[in-house]
This record gives sequence, structure tokens and C-alpha cells, in this order.
Amino acid sequence: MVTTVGKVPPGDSPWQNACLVVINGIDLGKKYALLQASMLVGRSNQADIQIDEDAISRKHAVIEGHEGRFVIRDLESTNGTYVNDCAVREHPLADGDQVKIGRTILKFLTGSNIEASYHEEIYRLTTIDGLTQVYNKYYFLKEMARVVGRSVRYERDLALILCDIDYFKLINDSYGHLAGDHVLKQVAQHIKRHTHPDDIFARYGGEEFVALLPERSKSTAVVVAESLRKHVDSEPFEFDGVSIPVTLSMGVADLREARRALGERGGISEHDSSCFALIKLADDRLYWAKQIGRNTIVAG
Ligand SMILES: Nc1nc2c(ncn2[C@@H]2O[C@H](COP(=O)(O)OP(=O)(O)OP(=O)(O)O)[C@@H](O)[C@H]2O)c(=O)[nH]1
Repeated sequence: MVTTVGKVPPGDSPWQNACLVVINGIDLGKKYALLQASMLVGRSNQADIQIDEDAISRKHAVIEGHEGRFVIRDLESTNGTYVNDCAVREHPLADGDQVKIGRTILKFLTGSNIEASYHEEIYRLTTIDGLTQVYNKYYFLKEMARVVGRSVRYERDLALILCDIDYFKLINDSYGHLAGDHVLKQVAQHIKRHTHPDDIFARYGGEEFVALLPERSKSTAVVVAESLRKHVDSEPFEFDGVSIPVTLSMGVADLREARRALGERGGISEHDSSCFALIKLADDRLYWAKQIGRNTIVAG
């Protein structure tokens, strides 16, 4: 039997219908078609999938394709290769799997309509944060404008919680970036569990999250925030068998007080400034929560 290793001519390849798309990290949205029987992933400029990131080894992993099946193999890299958050030495890839090397996440796509899947994925990238899989800031601000408009029109309550992980840089520095990423994902899941399906919750920045609570007063939002704060404070965050202490600081505000602070009334045109005023009020309070010692909530 003769096995041909090397470039497969486009059009003849059962592998042309597979690719990796960067969903987190440098070159977001970049697509790598898996056209060769063996593709090297690493920092080296010899790599077929070259990712210039410190946390990635020069020859980090290899993806091998045979008869439409793909396997990823770690090449004894320093920081490991992960598939769907599990460290792997060698692992078959299935459609939708997320491969993480260093800070980069690549999504494996395969199937008969790879272009459609790819465009769907690109659309997801405009609304969903690749690391935490919750909404991103772009989506949040768009939705917030809509919800604020409705709350003003019908004079309904609307509260906002802005939440920041304390000393997150120290977590990265002490336990490594992979541990930091793990904490971000866990915190996102905790917030999700503490919010209502009608709430709009997003990753707002590096280690900052935001939740908009329609038809809820500030006092209700404070109860939600306090329960979340306590939960995260007492919950063990574990990564690679190591326990990481995590706490949150939060600023809480509501639309009525934000609009009072703005000194405006009625009309459509000021929705943008109402959004801005609400975020600013919560952000000022978050700043105070940090100043007075962290692991706390400021709401007024
Ligand atoms: N692991 C990881 N780190 C990130 C990510 N995004 C941002 N960061 C890091 O988050 C850190 C934020 O640090 P700072 O803004 O100094 O805040 P902090 O250390 O949390 O300090 P306080 O907010 O004052 O308690 C920076 O070191 C960023 O590099 C990410 O996606 N993953």
C-alpha cells in the first residue's frame, strides 16, 4: 500500500471540507483550510498554522488527516494542547471542537457546507466572546440601547451590574494565563447562573462583566449582586489541581437615578446618553468598590 503524504490537490481532497477558524486570539476570524495530510501548528515560521504567541511552543502540535478524519497530537509542548478544555496528547477532532493552544482558540469545522458554517461562525464572532461563550460588548451595547429605549418609554425599572474580578493580573502572574482564562470562564458561568434568562449579560472587557436587568429595581439588583459576590468568594476555583482564590467587586446603578443625574427627560434622542449615564454611574461605583478594599458592592 502506498501512502501519499503532502499537499492534496484542491478539488480531489476529502479534507478540503475541513478547516480551523480562530475564535479567540490574534488573527480572529482567520480560516486555515486543512489541505495537507499533516499540518504543523506552532510559533515557528515553518509551521503551517503559525501563531506568534509566547505561550505557544515553536512546534506545538500537529494535525493529521486521513480519509476525512482528523487527529490532533501534542508535540510535548510547554503549555499543552486542549480540546474542549481537556488537556490531550492525541485526540480525534469532531465538528465544532474547540482547540486551545496558548491563548488562541481554534474551532474545527467540517461537513459538506463548510463555507456556510464558516460564515455562521464569523457571525457568531460578532456577538459572542470566543473565550467565555457569553455575549460580547458589541452585542451588549446594541441590546442595551433597545432595552433602555423601552424602559424610558414605558417608565419601567432597569438596573445594571458592572462586575470586575479583583487582582486579576495577579491571578495571571501567579497561576499562568491558562488559569486566568479558566477563571474568566468560571466567573462567566456563575454570573449566568445568577441572572434571569431575560437579563442581558456580557463580557464587557478583559476581566469585566456586565448584566442588565430589565424590570428590576436597584435593590433587587443589589440582592442578585450580593448573592453572586458571596458565591464566588466561597466557591473553590480549581485549575490543574490548584485552588485559586477569586473575588469580585461590583458597581450597581439603575436607570432612574442615571437619568436624574443626566438631568434630562423624555424623547428618543437621549437614549444614547441614558445608556452612557447608566454605565458611567455603575462604573464610578465599581471604582469605589475597588478603592474601599474590593470583594464588595457599591450601589449608591
Ligand atoms: N488570562 C487572561 N487574562 C486577560 C484576558 N484579558 C485581559 N487579561 C488580563 O487581565 C489583567 C487585568 O489587570 P488590571 O486591569 O491591572 O486589573 P486587576 O489586576 O484585576 O486589578 P484590580 O481590577 O484593580 O483589582 C491584565 O493583566 C490583562 O492582561 C484574557 O482573556 N485572559
